[in-house]
Amino acid sequence: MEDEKPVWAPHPTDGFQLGMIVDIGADALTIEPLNQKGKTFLAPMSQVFPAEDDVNKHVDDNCSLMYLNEATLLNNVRVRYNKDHIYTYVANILIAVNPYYDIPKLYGPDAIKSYQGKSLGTLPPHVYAIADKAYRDMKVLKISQSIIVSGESGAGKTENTKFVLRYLTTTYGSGQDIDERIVEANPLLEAFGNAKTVRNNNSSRFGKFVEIHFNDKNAVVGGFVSHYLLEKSRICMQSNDERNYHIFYRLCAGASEELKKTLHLNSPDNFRYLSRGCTRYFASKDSDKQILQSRKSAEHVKVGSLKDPLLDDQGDFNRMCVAMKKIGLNDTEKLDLFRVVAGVLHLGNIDFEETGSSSGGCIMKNQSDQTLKCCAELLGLDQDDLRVSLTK
Ligand SMILES: Nc1ncnc2c1ncn2[C@@H]1O[C@H](COP(=O)(O)OP(=O)(O)OP(=O)(O)O)[C@@H](O)[C@H]1O
Repeated sequence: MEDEKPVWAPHPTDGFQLGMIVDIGADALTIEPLNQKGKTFLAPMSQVFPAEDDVNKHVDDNCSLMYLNEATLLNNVRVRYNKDHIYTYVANILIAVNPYYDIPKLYGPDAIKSYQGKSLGTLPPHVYAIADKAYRDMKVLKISQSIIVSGESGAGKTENTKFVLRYLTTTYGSGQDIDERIVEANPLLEAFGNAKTVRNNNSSRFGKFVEIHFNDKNAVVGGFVSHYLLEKSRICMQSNDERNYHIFYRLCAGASEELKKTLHLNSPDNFRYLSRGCTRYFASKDSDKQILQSRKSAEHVKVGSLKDPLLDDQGDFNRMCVAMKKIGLNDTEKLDLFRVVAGVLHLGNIDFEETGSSSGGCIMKNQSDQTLKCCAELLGLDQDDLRVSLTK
């Protein structure tokens, strides 16, 4: 660190703050913050870092900073974020900061076109540039490439993964319906594997490994999604502010009257697997009006819908049905899928009681007979077999 030059010193809430070194001790430095002249504090030597000459200047790649350390990296990312430059490189690693709003034109068709075939660093940092580099490396080296997306909940992993898929299928697709099927698999996966948590309205509760397959002409010809570690406990129990998987609410809000009757559906209040968490639907002002009162929970009626520009339970149900068709599910398969989902909801309403025998075990309460019958019918099982398997 040079004399008379500002440094980054630890700050309890901001991470780092700019200050001047006024004294050097054996293992600590006395720092005077630039914005609090006359006030000093001690900071361990290992946590004080040299600052760039101009802290308001930003660079596309953190490696271009004069001093690369934790504080200058964070400051560079922050300055960029404040100007809507949410992407920054550290060499060929991309840092993405979630803007939580749509940045105009950032992902549009023109942006997709502009990144095609461009080396990393030629254009501003972007998730499209990473996708294109992976594609070019695959083509040149003839070796499979991986893009690892990591970060805490709500960081933007799911959204950025979708941008990569859209980029690859749009730019290097075969023009056949396979491109659309790869992209359309996402709404379906999200319906069954994503849920509202306190940190993210559309939190993926499973890990996924998405493969995109290319032919010898380097065009997209297929895809495969492996999934891991779905949070199964969420099916039975959610905390107060969280919800079960989107599919349950979408079915309750969006099913046609006929389907609702077939699946014996009702408002989320009527299902134990939903009623102990947040029972409100995601809906805009308009779509909320289209959902019948009888399908809404008391909580929803009282405080209104949950709001998120990307989520709308009723509309998403219809979009999901379209996606199912596009990925090749016929009407019977679609209905079978919904029967299983509804069957799970009804399973949660069955009541058990202990037998009282010394060998333990339980029996089903008499009043659950109707629910058991409904479950068996929906799941395509024999009623007595189901009773035995649930109680033995
Ligand atoms: N690039 C972006 N532009 C605009 N909004 C975004 C962007 N990335 C994420 N978001 C918003 O942030 C929300 C959370 O992002 P996302 O679901 O991708 O997080 P995640 O890292 O996958 O979280 P989890 O680990 O909980 O699944 C999205 O639903 C969306 O509203």
